[in-house]
Amino acid sequence: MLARPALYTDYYELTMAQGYYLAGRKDEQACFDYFFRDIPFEGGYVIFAGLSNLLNTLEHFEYHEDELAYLSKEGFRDDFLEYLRNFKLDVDIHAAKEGEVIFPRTPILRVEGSIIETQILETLLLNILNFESLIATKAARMKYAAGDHKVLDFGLRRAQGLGGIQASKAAIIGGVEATSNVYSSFVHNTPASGTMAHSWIQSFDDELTAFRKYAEYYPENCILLVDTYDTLASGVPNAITVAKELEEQGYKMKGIRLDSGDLAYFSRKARRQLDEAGLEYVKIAVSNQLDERLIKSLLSQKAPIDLFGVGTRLVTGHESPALDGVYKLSAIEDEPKLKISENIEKNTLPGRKKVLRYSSNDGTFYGDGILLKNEQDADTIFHPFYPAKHADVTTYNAEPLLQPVMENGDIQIELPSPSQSAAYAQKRLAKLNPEHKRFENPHIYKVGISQKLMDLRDELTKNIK
Ligand SMILES: Nc1ncnc2c1ncn2[C@@H]1O[C@H](COP(=O)(O)OP(=O)(O)OP(=O)(O)O)[C@@H](O)[C@H]1O
Ligand SMILES: O=P(O)(O)OC[C@H]1O[C@H](OP(=O)(O)OP(=O)(O)O)[C@H](O)[C@@H]1O
Ligand SMILES: O=C(O)c1cccnc1
Repeated sequence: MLARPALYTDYYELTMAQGYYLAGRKDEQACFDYFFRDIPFEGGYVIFAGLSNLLNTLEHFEYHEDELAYLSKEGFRDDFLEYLRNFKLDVDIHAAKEGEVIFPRTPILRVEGSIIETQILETLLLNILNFESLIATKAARMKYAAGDHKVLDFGLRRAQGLGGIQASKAAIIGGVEATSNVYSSFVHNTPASGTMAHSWIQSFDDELTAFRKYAEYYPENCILLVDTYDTLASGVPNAITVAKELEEQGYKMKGIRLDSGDLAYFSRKARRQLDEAGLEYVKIAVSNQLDERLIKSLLSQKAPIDLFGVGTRLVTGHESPALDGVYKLSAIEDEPKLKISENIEKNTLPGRKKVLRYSSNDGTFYGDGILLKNEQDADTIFHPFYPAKHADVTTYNAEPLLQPVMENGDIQIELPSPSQSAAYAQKRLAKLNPEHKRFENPHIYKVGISQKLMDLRDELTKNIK
């Protein structure tokens, strides 16, 4: 969590905030929605992450004297700065649970409060939710490809600066079992894990001595990196020697790691050598620029791999560097607000809204409905832009997706730990049909709007035009 988040924002949030103040509008009530439009990685879903971080950060949101002095230097007015000096966020937030499986256009978080406070937290909110959700989604894809095999995060060294701290936590929410990132493990209380680097082996005169020393200090947690010199002629045979020595001392070596070459070929050969030595229990870990597609490919090649270490492509959200989540004004006081775009798909949905998730009796997700907040339920949901496409939802069970998480600036829920959010994400993903989870051309999940919301939007659009 950022200790002093108030200036972690874009300049225009502050100029607008001062503008509302000067216009005498500071107590006007506003409502903003958070949602995204495009699913990253050409995927079929996103995992919602960052909520705990956001709520914690907002609860400690205040302006310090040195920050006010900086704003004064930047030309902000004394009366506005005096207002900020006593500023405390007093907002109400409704949101989906951290770990929820979410889809484009669904407003999965709603902020209500004064126009100044709802505006001023835009950038901070987007920064946290967009990044953590992106990485949680990437991790979920990797875990989906790996199935029952474990995935470890090795990404910190190639992460985008300090973003690595959040990335490793979000990766846990998405389904990665542990991280090599000690700082993230410390601050987020997530499992830490790891093997050894080539430098350990290079630093000794020979590989066997390097393995023996490591095993001596870490007999219960020994994964030996076998590809420094010659994987099959030296690395694996030396690892077998050390595993046998550990057996004599009553220990079971955990595994070996392969970090180069054809990982299917080497894992098969290594497995055979280990098995022939009676070391069926020794696991095989692999790493080297892996992602969900390579994990899937290796498993479909029947590579006998137990554990995947993934770094760069996980923590950088490889191939989709950002989630395009946005924060859009939907009401001022009781007046619904709309934004019209040249691109019809960018028109926003007006008014205070709620989200219902429709599921079959067996629990499988069918689609999401976006309704006006005061509507009870809807019989039909309409495609937001092509209303000829609609679906009858009367036979499905409707579950409200948003819950109150902050009231008058105070957190209303017990914040889930990353592992609790991870368990929730897996539970929810299990209810999502496989066709939405496949990597190639995933089936598009239904997200529709109610008749009343559509009428309101169309009416407002007509009036504006
Ligand atoms: N059987 C396989 N099927 C598909 N991809 C694989 C397979 N084995 C390895 N890969 C992937 O192919 C890439 C290998 O790249 P490259 O040949 O440059 O690495 P390398 O053999 O490890 O070389 P270096 O010694 O420079 O690390 C990695 O991303 C690796 O994960
Ligand atoms: O490939 P990634 O998915 O990013 O996974 C992390 C990589 O980082 C390490 O290599 P590095 O060369 O930094 O250090 P090493 O000497 O320990 O191999 C490790 O061996 C992996 O190959
Ligand atoms: O523990 C490991 O094996 C590890 C950690 C960071 C990067 N690569 C590998």
